[in-house]
Amino acid sequence: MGDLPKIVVTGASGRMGQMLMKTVSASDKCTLVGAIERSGHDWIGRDAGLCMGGGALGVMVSDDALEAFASADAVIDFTAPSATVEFAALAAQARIVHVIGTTGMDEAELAKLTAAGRHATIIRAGNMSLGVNLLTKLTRMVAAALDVDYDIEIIEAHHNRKVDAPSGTALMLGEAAAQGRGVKLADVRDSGRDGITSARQQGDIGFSAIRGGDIIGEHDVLFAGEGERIILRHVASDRSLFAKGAVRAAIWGQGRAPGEYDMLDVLGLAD
Ligand SMILES: NC(=O)c1ccc[n+]([C@@H]2O[C@H](COP(=O)([O-])OP(=O)(O)OC[C@H]3O[C@@H](n4cnc5c(N)ncnc54)[C@H](O)[C@@H]3O)[C@@H](O)[C@H]2O)c1
Ligand SMILES: O=C(O)C1=N[C@H](C(=O)O)CCC1
Repeated sequence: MGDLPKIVVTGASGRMGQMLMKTVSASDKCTLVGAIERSGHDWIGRDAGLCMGGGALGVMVSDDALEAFASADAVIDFTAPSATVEFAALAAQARIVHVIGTTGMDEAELAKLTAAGRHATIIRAGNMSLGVNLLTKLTRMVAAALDVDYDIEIIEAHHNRKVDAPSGTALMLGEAAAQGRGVKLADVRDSGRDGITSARQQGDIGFSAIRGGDIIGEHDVLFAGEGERIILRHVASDRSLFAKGAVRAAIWGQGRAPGEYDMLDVLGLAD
């Protein structure tokens, strides 16, 4: 028990935070030592397990990330972009592994993560599931095999509380399709069509986002040609999928050199 990687979960009360705390607590390969929420949250100072409506876990929810990180080996962070940037600086200071599931980060925020990656081992992915990471490989392969007569469209659906679009997963799939085509996603990305948009530009990669109910996460990569369509699809039916991937990443990161990694590295699927 004493030698198991010690894990802190940020965003403890969130959909993913709760799933992560349950997954870490149930694992015999790591141990939960901290739970962080934003200042003023009503879970602060209370036992994380009791807050979730279960038995006590012996871990008090705190808003002092620096103190929690100081006695941990890894932090698993599914929160919000501004919070993740702050946690990255603190994780680098504490020299611990930072597993990042947060999506919706802009270029400036990503640059701050790169800076933190000089001192910390950062593992970041818009989707931590094995299935989606495999789908990125398939997407790249199909995009490379087909010419631009096949229009690529990425359609994603999520619950009605999601705040960012396109989803982190959709962007991963878009990057993979662009790589397959040998182009930069930024040059061909077409998202948020509305009104008189003019006809589709050949070679563009389109994004459409559906938001509703309790959809956990669904992604289609559509290759639409003349007379045929190819659809690659992933459907998540349980959030534990993402949590298990994140815990695997936190354990994989132990003893790794500082730098930025992704789930393909963790899963042994990187080129
Ligand atoms: N990479 C993946 O596999 C994956 C899977 C699911 C969700 N996500 C992403 O994870 C993020 C969280 O998703 P969610 O559905 O759990 O959202 P959520 O809104 O349920 O939870 C976010 C939590 O973060 C907390 N938080 C915000 N700022 C904070 C701060 N400064 N300090 C501490 N806690 C803070 C909030 O209070 C909240 O409890 C989103 O960006 C989502 O897209 C990624
Ligand atoms: O619920 C969410 O939010 C999810 N976010 C990730 C994304 O943006 O792709 C992964 C799926 C669930």
